[in-house]
Amino acid sequence: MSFITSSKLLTLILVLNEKEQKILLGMKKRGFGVGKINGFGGKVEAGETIEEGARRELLEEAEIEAIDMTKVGVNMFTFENDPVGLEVHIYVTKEFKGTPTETEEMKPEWYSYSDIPYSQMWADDKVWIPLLLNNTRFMGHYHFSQDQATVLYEKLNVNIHDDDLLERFSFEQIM
Ligand SMILES: COc1nc(N)nc2c1ncn2[C@H]1C[C@H](O)[C@@H](COP(=O)(O)OP(=O)(O)OP(=O)(O)O)O1
Repeated sequence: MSFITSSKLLTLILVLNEKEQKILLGMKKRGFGVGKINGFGGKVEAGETIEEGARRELLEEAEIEAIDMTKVGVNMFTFENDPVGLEVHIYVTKEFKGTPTETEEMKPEWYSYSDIPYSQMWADDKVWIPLLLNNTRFMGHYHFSQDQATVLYEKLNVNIHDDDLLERFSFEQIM
């Protein structure tokens, strides 16, 4: 089965307050995924590493500066009748400087781990966010229907070793 011919490189950052068992999410105010609640992130720009891109997006979208940043997973998102996939590298931040602030792109809000608003999020999130909260490393592929709501196909690998969280998702992994 062939899904895509190329992919864009993006990041997604989940900020956790482990002591209070809370996760910082934001309502996306514009662009792709508008109206959905998600972590913070976006496209990696030319000349920056994936982690630098993640740090920049967190600052731009929530006005906070990550102190720690740990890569916990990589997801490939593909869409029916779209040859371009989204390769999203996922990070967790537990310490940061600044106060989460609403920006032009995102409206941040803390949610209890037990009250994550999955019904207002992308359909894949309910699969891998619990893994992330459980410190489990993962690599997944989710193929969405054109309505961007239904997952037509999914493949998930868990307990990925840190060294094996590849810098780039290998195309062979989704073919
Ligand atoms: C399809 O499933 C997805 N699920 C989740 N949880 N997150 C996703 C999915 N698809 C994309 N994303 C994430 C990846 C990025 O963090 C954002 C999209 O970023 P965007 O396209 O808005 O990138 P920017 O560089 O911020 O865009 P601007 O050009 O508007 O600045 O969603």
